[in-house]
Amino acid sequence: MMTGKADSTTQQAPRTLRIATRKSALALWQAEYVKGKLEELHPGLTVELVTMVSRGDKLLDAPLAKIGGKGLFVKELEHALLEDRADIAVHSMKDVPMSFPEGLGLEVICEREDPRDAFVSNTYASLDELPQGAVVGTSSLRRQCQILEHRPDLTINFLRGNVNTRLAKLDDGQYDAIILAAAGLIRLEFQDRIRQFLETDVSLPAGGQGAVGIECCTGDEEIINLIKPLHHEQTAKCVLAERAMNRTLNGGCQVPIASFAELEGEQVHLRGLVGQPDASSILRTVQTFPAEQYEQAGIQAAEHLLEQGAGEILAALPHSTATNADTE
Ligand SMILES: NCc1[nH]cc(CCC(=O)O)c1CC(=O)O
Repeated sequence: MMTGKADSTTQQAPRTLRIATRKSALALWQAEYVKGKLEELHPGLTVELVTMVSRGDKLLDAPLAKIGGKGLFVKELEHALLEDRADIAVHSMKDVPMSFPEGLGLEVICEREDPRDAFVSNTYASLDELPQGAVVGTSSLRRQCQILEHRPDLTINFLRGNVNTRLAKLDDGQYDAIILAAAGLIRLEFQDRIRQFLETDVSLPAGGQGAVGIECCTGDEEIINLIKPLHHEQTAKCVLAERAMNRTLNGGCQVPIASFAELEGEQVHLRGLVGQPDASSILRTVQTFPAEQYEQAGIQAAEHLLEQGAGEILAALPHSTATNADTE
């Protein structure tokens, strides 16, 4: 199998490309999606999945405080790249930490699926139809804060696990409704479980939500050339603006931060939010920049939030280094 450095004596593309992926249904779907696209683009190329159980997966039911460590879901895949057990790693962009180990980078961001949050319930058709005091499941402080702003009477209960587990807990009768990313539900063909798409002015999505990214060795041009056609420039500009905001806020952590960018003609339009988990205070920003200045839009959004006191809100939260992957 030829991977890593190109063999200078031949000009042939590698015949096998290995994708590192977690074993959750959503991770496998995303890896299969990339595999399918690559095989379609490069006839003769064989793509293999290298599956691994991350420490985050093993600890899915443990309280967050006990988990610690940044990007548990991503780390195991990065080890596989660094140890040449895989050529690329496929991630949900929402779960990708802000920095990469030396020698690795995010080379491709694929076209985004529906970025919105989804309301899922076996009884109620929408957030507004929930009765007083109903119980909503989510462990995302971002979702909690926005839901409580809209409906202060609701009770938010802890809900973790992968998409299938969360749906099973809903079906168990533990919640009146749960909130999940529409993208994951659509990909796993649970679209018919979505009772309501929460518009972005009700629930602003997390940075990167709905987009898949590909990480690999930054010097591996052979692999980069193979995967580059999957890059979607419009999605990338938006997701990189969102990530620039989060990075400037130092908010890859378990914090109520939302960031969502859209392209409008030649401009990037970025909305950001930082809130108290109980919705007692919610800060917002809207930035419009020329599309090429997506990074600047993100930095400016963060600075505007910091001017309004975002730093104090974030500093007051219980310290945790968990990323979105653990809680969203
Ligand atoms: N951390 C879990 C996670 N990571 C990405 C998605 C959804 C798919 C996506 O945003 O691409 C989910 C589940 C969810 O939020 O419901």
